[in-house]
Amino acid sequence: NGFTVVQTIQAGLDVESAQSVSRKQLPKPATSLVFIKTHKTGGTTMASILNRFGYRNRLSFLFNKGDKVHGHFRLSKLAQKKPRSFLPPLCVATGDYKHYKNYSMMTAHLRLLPNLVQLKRFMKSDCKFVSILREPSAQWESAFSFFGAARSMHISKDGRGNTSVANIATFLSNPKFYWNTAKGGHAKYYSRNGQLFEFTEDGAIHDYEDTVNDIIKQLDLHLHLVVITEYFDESLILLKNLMNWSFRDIIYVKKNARVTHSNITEEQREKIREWNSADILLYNHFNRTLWQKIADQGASFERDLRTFRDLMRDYSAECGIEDNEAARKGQKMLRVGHVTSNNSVFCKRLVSENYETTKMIMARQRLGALCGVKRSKVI
Ligand SMILES: Nc1ncnc2c1ncn2[C@@H]1O[C@H](COP(=O)(O)OS(=O)(=O)O)[C@@H](OP(=O)(O)O)[C@H]1O
Repeated sequence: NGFTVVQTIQAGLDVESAQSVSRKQLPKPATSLVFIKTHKTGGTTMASILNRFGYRNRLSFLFNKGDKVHGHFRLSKLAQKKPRSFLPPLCVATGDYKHYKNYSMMTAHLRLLPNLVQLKRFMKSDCKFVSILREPSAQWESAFSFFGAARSMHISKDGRGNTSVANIATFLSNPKFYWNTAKGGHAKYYSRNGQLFEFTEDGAIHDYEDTVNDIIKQLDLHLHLVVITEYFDESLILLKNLMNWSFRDIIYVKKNARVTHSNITEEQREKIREWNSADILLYNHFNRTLWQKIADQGASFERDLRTFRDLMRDYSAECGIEDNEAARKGQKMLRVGHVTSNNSVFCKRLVSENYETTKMIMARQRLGALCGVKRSKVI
């Protein structure tokens, strides 16, 4: 349309600044959010958006101090953790446990229902609860490969990241049998209804329909937004509006995508869906509620989505983002990384891996009460 990249980004920013004029009457951007990160759903892409926002706005994160790279809590329960397992909020001295509260963000792996009470105790009171779900056959295939389920079920010696469709065919010939041979761990938890598992009170793998529907009802009460991976951009517009954030805040680069996937047939996909019937109920429910929320937005929604996608394209060009089939150190599976030809802080943060942002957030909170001291004196 004759616009240069800079002009279109400027146009996008104009939309934002037009918004910020009317924003004077709107509430300030919300800064308090719990993101229940689920596995193999696009959770890392979501966490990278939220962590970037939190880092830029100097927010305090509830992270598990014991996991120095990611801060995940995984299966542990907050009720069994003492505050000394967390990093202090910004500007609170390490060890001043009675002030380990009013955290703004939580973006790590943590199961929701067993931790609701404690989350409410440690997080700010106006905190929004968000999570993410992916079409179950796609999420299952990603998890089966990533966690090396074939090896743990003695199907083959193939380890983590293997995408052999023969392993999946063997598994699907008798799912219950193979699943029961796995002792435990992620390979087991995430190869049957692994998405529901992220939320349940007792950590059991449920598939009785009434029980699943009860759990869904509870989740519906507590979750303000469930992102649907297949409608990631649409979901982000809802997030932006829920939090009163800007378009720029939700710009993202897709993280953790594998270079190769198992080439499963439609018939196999159907079997995977049958095997993951609880996840299907969960996904269908929140896919429906996503579209209800979109309908509630009215005509502005489509306009917002177009603006956002234009901006995404423009930032990608402006940052000179390129795919880079990077084999990560110590990991056998090939995943797509990204590089930028532009040295701006924004572009660099956009392409950086989520754990790098997490590391910066954690390093800042480790300063404890030293937060008031000028950076140059501390570092
Ligand atoms: N925005 C967006 N849209 C669609 N799909 C996306 C997106 N972001 C990540 N992905 C896909 O999600 C898979 C990685 O999920 P996670 O980041 O949750 O994995 S992890 O649990 O943190 O290891 C991984 O799936 P597979 O490639 O099938 O393994 C990614 O490709």
